[in-house]
Amino acid sequence: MTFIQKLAAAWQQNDTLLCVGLDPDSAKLPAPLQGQPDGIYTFCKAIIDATADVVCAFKPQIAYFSALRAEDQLEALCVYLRATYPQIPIVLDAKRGDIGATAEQYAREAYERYGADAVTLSPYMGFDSVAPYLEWKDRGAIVLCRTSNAGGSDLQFLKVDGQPLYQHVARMVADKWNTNGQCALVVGATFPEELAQVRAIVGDMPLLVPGIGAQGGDIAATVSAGKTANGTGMMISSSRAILYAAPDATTGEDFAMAARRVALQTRAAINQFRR
Ligand SMILES: O=c1ccn([C@@H]2O[C@H](COP(=O)(O)O)[C@@H](O)[C@H]2O)c(=O)[nH]1
Repeated sequence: MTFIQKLAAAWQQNDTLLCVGLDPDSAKLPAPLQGQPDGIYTFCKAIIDATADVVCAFKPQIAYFSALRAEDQLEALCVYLRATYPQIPIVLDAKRGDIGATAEQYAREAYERYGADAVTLSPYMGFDSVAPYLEWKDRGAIVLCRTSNAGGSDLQFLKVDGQPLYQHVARMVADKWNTNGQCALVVGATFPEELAQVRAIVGDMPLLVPGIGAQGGDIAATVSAGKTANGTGMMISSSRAILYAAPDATTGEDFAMAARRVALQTRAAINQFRR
């Protein structure tokens, strides 16, 4: 099954567009897990088990693991995810971008080492920096288009031939790079107008949409702007608002159940505007 097929099946099976981001911050882990050699794994596994029936994807952000020298725990989590929830795609948020020879190694890291179904990529170095990922025909390549941060406008809004750069990226990925139907784009929930513009350009291409929750993106505006005709088409991602939903996560008080509660609420809020 390809990444896109797996994603489409997860949208249906769990009736959801919600993606839970796995961004384990050592300072915010429940007190009993802080300083434990496998604390990050234990925390993320509990979040995964509590939300797996509510999500269409899990999105580990690699920096939160590598900064803590915890790549081994990310590897173990990916093994656990593939064995226990093989129907849920793993989106490795790594935002890679480099020359082809190096990109080949990054692709192996994402798809072979971590067994990710898809990886996030920067388009800045052009097609030959993305091509090595596209060689992995059953995997996804999710290209940054209109990111959720305010500073994304510095470059993404620059006018090129009268159009903002992010629209050129959307058109280039849809028309030229997506020959095997394995591409997706990142568009922030913090910019619903641009989300609607991108949706108009790329048809039904899946969009990874971070920016709800801690970044304050509006769910109604996001879903209305980004949904496809059949009410799918997005992985709407939330990390901190779900991971640290417990009133005081450092107490260790039922953090996984709090995460489930907020994930269920977020799925319901999204689903209200899908149909
Ligand atoms: O444009 C982008 C691209 C990626 N991200 C990543 O998504 C999550 C957001 O976390 P929250 O806690 O839900 O704000 C994080 O891993 C970012 O690196 C993004 O925010 N915006």
